[in-house]
Amino acid sequence: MSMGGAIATMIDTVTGTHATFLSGPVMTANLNINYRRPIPLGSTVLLESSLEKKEGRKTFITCRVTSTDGSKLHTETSALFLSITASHLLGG
Ligand SMILES: CCCCCCCCCCCCCC(=O)SCCNC(=O)CCNC(=O)[C@H](O)C(C)(C)COP(=O)(O)OP(=O)(O)OC[C@H]1O[C@@H](n2cnc3c(N)ncnc32)[C@H](O)[C@@H]1OP(=O)(O)O
Repeated sequence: MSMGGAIATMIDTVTGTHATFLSGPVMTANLNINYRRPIPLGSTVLLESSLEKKEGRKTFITCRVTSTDGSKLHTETSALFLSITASHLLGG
C-alpha cells in the first residue's frame, strides 16, 4: 500500500502546479485529504485537479485520486493556496 505522506506529496505537487498556473507564485496554506481506499503499490492512478474558487490571494483547489477508469475513489482533497511575493520566501 502507498504511504499517506507519499500520496499527499503527489496531490500537493499536482494541485500546487495547478494553482501556480492559475495564480502565479503560491504556497500551500492548507491541505485536507480524506483517504477513502488504499492505493496498491505499483498501481497507476488518475489525479483530477479542479479550481473551486479564487478569492483575492486565495486559490481553492479540489483534487480526486481515482483508479484510471474512475471506478475507485482513493482520496478526496481540498487545498488552499496563498499567493506570495518573493520576499515572503526570503522570510520578509
Ligand atoms: C510551469 C510552471 C511549473 C511550476 C511548478 C511549481 C510547482 C510547485 C508545486 C508545489 C507547490 C507546493 C508548495 C508548498 O508545498 S509550499 C510549502 C508548504 N507550505 C508552507 O510552508 C506554508 C507556510 N505558511 C506560510 O508561509 C504562510 O502561513 C502563508 C503564506 C500560507 C500565509 O501567510 P500570509 O502572511 O501570506 O497570509 P495571512 O496569514 O495574512 O493570511 C491571509 C489570508 O489567508 C487565510 N489563511 C492563511 N492560512 C490559512 C490556512 N492555513 N487555512 C485557512 N485560511 C488561511 C487567513 O485567514 C487570511 O484570510 P483573510 O482574513 O484575509 O480572509
